[in-house]
Amino acid sequence: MPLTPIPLPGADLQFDPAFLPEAEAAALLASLTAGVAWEQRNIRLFGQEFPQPRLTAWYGDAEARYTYSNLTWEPRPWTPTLQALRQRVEAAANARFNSVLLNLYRDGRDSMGWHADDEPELGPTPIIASLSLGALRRFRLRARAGLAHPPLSLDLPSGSLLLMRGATQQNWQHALPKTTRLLGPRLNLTFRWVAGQA
Ligand SMILES: O=C(O)CCC(=O)C(=O)O
Ligand SMILES: [Fe+2]
Repeated sequence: MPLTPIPLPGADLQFDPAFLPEAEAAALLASLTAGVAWEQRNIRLFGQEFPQPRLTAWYGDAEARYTYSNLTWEPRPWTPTLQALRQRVEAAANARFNSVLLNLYRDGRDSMGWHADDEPELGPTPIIASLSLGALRRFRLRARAGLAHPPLSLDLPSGSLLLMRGATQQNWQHALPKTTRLLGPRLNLTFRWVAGQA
């Protein structure tokens, strides 16, 4: 299916609910769950260390070093599977990506809190391509200060691709809340362009 705009003021969202066929998404979920170097990193919040409520991994070109939630990420080199996915996502998004952040939500208790992907190394108007595999989870967007608009919920099925572009990160935050529904794992890949650092 093609990418289709989701209208939202101050944002630029494009969504394809069926970017990958179901069977391919399921096979990728299995191979990436087994083959990726997952870590549970700590996050520092208000001077205290907490384990992140999900597993993560960072792959990319060598210069795509990234600081995120006070953690510095050295990318691991692309695997053939991730490299092939990058090329397909680049073609669909009509954009280039030098890195991918992978998040594994092991069940409904794993989550991602409210944030915007607005780190300086992403630039003021980043293009972020988010590919979802596995259990359907609800993605939430809420307006940042200065924009009065109700939040948006978007269910992200396995094989779906969501692009966030333009001023989206400046005007909106997003999150992946916990759920009490009994769900299997969900794996999310966000392809990004990170400006190189010395
Ligand atoms: O898992 C998701 O859909 C969101 C991931 C996300 O926001 C991020 O990696 O910055
Ligand atoms: Fe994000």
